[in-house]
Amino acid sequence: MATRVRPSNKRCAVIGGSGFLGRHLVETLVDRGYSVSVFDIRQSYELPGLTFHLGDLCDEQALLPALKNASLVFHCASPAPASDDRELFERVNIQGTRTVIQACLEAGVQKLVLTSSASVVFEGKDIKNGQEDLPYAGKPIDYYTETKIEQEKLVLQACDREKDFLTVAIRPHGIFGPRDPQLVPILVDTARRGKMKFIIGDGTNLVDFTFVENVVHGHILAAENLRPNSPICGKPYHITNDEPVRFWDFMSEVLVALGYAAPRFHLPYILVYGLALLLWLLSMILRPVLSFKPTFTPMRVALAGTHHYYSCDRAKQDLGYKPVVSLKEGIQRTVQSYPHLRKGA
Ligand SMILES: NC(=O)c1ccc[n+]([C@@H]2O[C@H](COP(=O)([O-])OP(=O)(O)OC[C@H]3O[C@@H](n4cnc5c(N)ncnc54)[C@H](O)[C@@H]3O)[C@@H](O)[C@H]2O)c1
Ligand SMILES: CC(C)=CCC[C@@H](C)[C@H]1CC[C@H]2C3=C(CC[C@]12C)[C@@]1(C)CC[C@H](O)[C@@H](C(=O)O)[C@@H]1CC3
Repeated sequence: MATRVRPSNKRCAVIGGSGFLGRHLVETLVDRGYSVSVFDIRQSYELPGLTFHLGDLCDEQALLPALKNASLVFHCASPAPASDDRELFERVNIQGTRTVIQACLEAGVQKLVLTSSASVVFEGKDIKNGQEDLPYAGKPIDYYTETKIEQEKLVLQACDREKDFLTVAIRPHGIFGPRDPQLVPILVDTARRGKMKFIIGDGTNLVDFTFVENVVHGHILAAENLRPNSPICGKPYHITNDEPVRFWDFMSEVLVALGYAAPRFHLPYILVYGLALLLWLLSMILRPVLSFKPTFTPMRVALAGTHHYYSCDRAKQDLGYKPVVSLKEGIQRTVQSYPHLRKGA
């Protein structure tokens, strides 16, 4: 009779390990002596000793070899929010997450750490020092958020001590850092097209931007604290830099450091939001004949013009979390990592 090998607790798999956050997570895990296998639809780099498994997470048979002998799985794969493709989000974030849970149970994985998002409670209205007990957004601002909510519920509800399967969700917000494909590149592209002259609203709205290494730190703490008797089982945790900053100060600091002018002229929030909504509706109606992607989507305008910052007190208390890189240092390291995005480069 075959005996079931107990997976080593230093052996883990990272689903989405080729992505921005995933790769930072993989690199830190390897540094800390974990043996890591990466699962993704693409391979974006190589590291000695790292095994890559290429496949779609919606395919359980493709996933199983990557989870073999792993006691811990990080799930940080998702289609990019900018794709705004409802069918894709539902397939990957909802159906695919069901498949991930199923594959974990089949492979004997004991812990699953999901990368969720603080946006699961954001409806486009101010959130100041939001705690984890805020209700999920009743009217999510886009399909990405809508499916992140369902994904988080699936993972947290799957937590089952009897089955020796423990889950936890990390909710980061506004991740930035070297190799980020989203925040700084979109910002610079907007500036290069001369569209970063305006401040939406009065410019005093506070938000969280979180340096990627702090997000990685939060994930690893969650994994290492996930035990049958721990209070973190089946719960979500905000992970932030714990330094809310004015949205427009953060944008200006990054732009100026890269040689671009900071936005100066104010536009009323409600006007820009209304225009963004109109443009988005137009792009939907014209989709069959004309494809265009507005820069200022209703989601981006809402994020740029409202307060949205979150308390990470629960993570401090239950996980012993404390940011390891300050906002100032994070911005410096990020800007230095993008020489090709400097003005004139
Ligand atoms: N970037 C942020 O500001 C932010 C903030 C909060 C939460 N998150 C969450 O963090 C996670 C990582 O985000 P990121 O910014 O690193 O994104 P990313 O796009 O850089 O990485 C996502 C990875 O998932 C992979 N992937 C997508 N669909 C897949 C599929 N069907 N099968 C296998 N792999 C697939 C992609 O190839 C990519 O490598 C996501 O779950 C995202 O929702 C991101
Ligand atoms: C106004 C404008 C065009 C600014 C350019 C920067 C934005 C592209 C950028 C500012 C805030 C960012 C953000 C996300 C995407 C990029 C921004 C809109 C997320 C929506 C990405 C997905 C995450 O889950 C969200 C989160 O909860 O952290 C991000 C929120 C901030």
